[in-house]
Amino acid sequence: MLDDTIAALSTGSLPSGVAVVRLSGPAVREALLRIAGDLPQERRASLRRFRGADGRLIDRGIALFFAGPRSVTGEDLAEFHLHGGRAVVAALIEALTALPGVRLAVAGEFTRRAFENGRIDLTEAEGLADLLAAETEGQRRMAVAQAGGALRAVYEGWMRRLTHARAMIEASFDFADEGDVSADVGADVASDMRHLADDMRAHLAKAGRGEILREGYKVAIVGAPNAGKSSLLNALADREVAIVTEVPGTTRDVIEATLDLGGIPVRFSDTAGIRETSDRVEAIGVERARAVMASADLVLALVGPDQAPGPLAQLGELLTHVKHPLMLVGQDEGAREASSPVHNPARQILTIRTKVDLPARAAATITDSDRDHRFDFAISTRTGDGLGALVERIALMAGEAAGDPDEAVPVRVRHRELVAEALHILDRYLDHPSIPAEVAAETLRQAGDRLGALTGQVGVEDLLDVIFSEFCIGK
Ligand SMILES: Nc1nc2c(c(=O)[nH]1)N(C=O)[C@@H](CNc1ccc(C(=O)N[C@@H](CCC(=O)O)C(=O)O)cc1)CN2
Ligand SMILES: Nc1nc2c(ncn2[C@@H]2O[C@H](COP(=O)(O)OP(=O)(O)OP(=O)(O)O)[C@@H](O)[C@H]2O)c(=O)[nH]1
Ligand SMILES: [Mg+2]
Repeated sequence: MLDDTIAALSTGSLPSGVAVVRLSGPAVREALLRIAGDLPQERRASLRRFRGADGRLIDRGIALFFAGPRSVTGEDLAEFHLHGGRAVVAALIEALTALPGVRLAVAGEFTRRAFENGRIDLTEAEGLADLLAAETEGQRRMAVAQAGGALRAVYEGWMRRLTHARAMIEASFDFADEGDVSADVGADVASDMRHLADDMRAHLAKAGRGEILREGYKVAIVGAPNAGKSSLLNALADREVAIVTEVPGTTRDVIEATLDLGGIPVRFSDTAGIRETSDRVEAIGVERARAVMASADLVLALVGPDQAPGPLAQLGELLTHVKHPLMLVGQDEGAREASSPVHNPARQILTIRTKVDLPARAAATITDSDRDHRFDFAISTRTGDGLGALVERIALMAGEAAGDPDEAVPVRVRHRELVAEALHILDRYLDHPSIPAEVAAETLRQAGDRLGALTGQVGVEDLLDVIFSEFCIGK
């Protein structure tokens, strides 16, 4: 596969001012000779006439030659910077792929070669994917640090400590008669491994932050029908994302809008008003509303002027104290267990009185405790009252949940799971101080393997296709 030379447009959609076509692999020098007329000086922008097989001019552009291994992919690499017209790019790609051994690249293939050639590890490749996908400043900062090796440094540091510990144990059992680790070595190693386990635990404790920054801070907008949920979403997004009518039960599907709040992507989900309903479609919407609520980082519980906050106060209680937070709308326990989505333990809730431009009208069901309910916010989407303060608070909460984007934390579920596995194995060693030296060394090797899977050194073949297919063609 690395024998092939791969070609692709590496810049965005055409037409564009300038387009960059990259070529990587063993046929690069030959291709430059044929198409640019000579082999340009390494790493110097050189103006050339690009010609097709028939000698006809394709375009005049800049050619760049990077001799392997000093290139992004680690192999010979050429760049053709040409005018960004569709036919111009098509003609060049046609001319390149007509050359022997040259074919179109698949998505992520340039980056995959950089990985296969040891230029980058798997966490750096993931960082690059995130850098290309970054839409907010926080996401960019986290991704550029990871692409530059911030996570790799952490995991390789841990691997070195494990390897060192193993070497100490193995050296001691090579020379000891009884095959036990000598007391001194055992104590030193165990103490360092205890520190390592603490470092891993501290790292894992920050896992949610990286995931929030990468995937967005999730805010569920919930409440009874007609509370003003869709109006709030539209006001936040500053466009008509969701349908708003005076008819209770208007929204059935989950409708999303993402806002960049202080560099953190905040994903708002408008949901169906929660009520008992015999309408099949609406019932599905209510079920989805519950699912969104259960996995949200923050729940905005909306109450209209003619609605009772009672059930929402109850909702707050349930969300903060009960393991299964979906008791609010009476439902069969077993059925709920089965369909219950992932419960987010860090979830927070804000209660919001809506439509404050209207006078409060006592609902029939209103009780004294309802009247005493203190809302976190009071808003009107009609006048804009309270919206600024609400957004400010949400931005603050999202910022706290996402943490410092420059800190190396687990960013993907994959990182969290593999670190947790490594830690679990390490704990097995720490919990059994008197295990035979061979077993101790083997246990530490297994922990190291989990970290090796993180950086891509160990058994991740099946994973590679998944990770590299995240990229676009040309990267
Ligand atoms: N035109 C262009 N711009 C680009 C890229 C590219 O491929 N082409 N990049 C694509 O991602 C990024 C830059 N990344 C790069 C990373 C390493 C090397 C490189 O030649 N590395 C060699 C030499 C290092 C040196 O001498 O300083 C090496 O690592 O050995 C080039 C680009 C962003 N801008
Ligand atoms: N006066 C006033 N009316 C509002 C305000 N917000 C929403 N409304 C009105 O209240 C009605 C219901 O608003 P929606 O945003 O559709 O309510 P919802 O909670 O999404 O309702 P469902 O989707 O049915 O659950 C509409 O007629 C809105 O125009 C407000 O701040 N002031
Ligand atoms: Mg609605």
